[in-house]
Amino acid sequence: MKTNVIELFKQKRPVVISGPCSAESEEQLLSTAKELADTGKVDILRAGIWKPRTRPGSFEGVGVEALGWMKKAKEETGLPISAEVAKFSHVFDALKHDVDVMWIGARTTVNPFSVQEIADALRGTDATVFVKNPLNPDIQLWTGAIERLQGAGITKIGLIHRGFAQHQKVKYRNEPKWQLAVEMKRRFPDMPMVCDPSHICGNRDLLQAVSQKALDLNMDGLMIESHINPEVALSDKDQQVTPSVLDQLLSDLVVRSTSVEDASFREKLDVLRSRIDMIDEDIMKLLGDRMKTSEEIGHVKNDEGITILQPNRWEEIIEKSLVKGGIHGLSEKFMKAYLKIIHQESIDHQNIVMNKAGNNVVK
Ligand SMILES: C=C(O[C@@H]1C=C(C(=O)O)C=C[C@H]1O)C(=O)O
Repeated sequence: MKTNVIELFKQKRPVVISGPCSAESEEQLLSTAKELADTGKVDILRAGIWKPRTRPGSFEGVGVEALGWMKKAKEETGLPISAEVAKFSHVFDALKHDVDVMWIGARTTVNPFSVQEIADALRGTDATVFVKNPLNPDIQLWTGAIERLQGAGITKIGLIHRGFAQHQKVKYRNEPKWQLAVEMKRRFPDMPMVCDPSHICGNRDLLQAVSQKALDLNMDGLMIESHINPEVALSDKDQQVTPSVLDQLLSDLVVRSTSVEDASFREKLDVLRSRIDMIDEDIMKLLGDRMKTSEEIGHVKNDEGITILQPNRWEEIIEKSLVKGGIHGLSEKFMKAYLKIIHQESIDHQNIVMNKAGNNVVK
């Protein structure tokens, strides 16, 4: 028997998916599953069956035998089960063991050949498949994976934001890109979006804050790794928590309503939103004026045979704008991104001026 997990997402927020990073033994999996079920807060059991590891030689999962343990855990706890699939034979085994949700991992989503192989293996089934973001922040690649599944007739599809690989670990193991996740949700509004704080954080201490942020950004579910004894876990031990720690984490989350229907709240919101609309108008007008002024500078430069790009002037603008932005409560990260895009637009406008005048242009 399979649970319609997509329906579950329509009834509850957040849907909680939890279980060990890897199924290591029958005893480890069943005891973790039972404690998770006893919390009454977990909806779906997860476990890694085949583990795609960065380097060979580390624990690569038990393989198909662990699917038998998962099936047993499902019978004993009543929890639907989920597992990662990365190739044709995984899909075949998962279907055979009544896995309720399969997910495609970040390392697989990056490879259209692998995704297509999985989609072909699923053709003609009513499987539920969640797709993790690819390792690199490429929304087209993530979208392409969804399209391949849809092309194979799969209709029960969900998304998982697990963060993005980076050259240097700063705070997170995998940098969250919330805007990208929000954009993906906009593209596929009917698909549940799950956040995977465990892979974003790589460290259990950050899980609470990231889970809360995910809920505040309207994510529909959380996938959090748990282990009966994380200290002896064979993979990713720093990011796993015991079922009782998970229970506490979930109790401490504030689940805010997404509804804006209450009349007095609606009124307050409308007033503030109309103020935002007016400010946006002003900003656009000012930006338009700025670009027109830049075009005038373009004409002057063209007449004098001067290059568009003026690094010294631009450095001066960055320096003073970062200070002024700070005074107005704007972060350095925002100011840098904003200035970069303004500069590019300004250069584009001057390029057009120079193009029309028939002189050299910069890209
Ligand atoms: C507008 C100019 O051209 C470029 C665009 C700038 C801007 O938009 O502020 C600044 C320096 C130049 O790279 C300029 O030279 O002042």
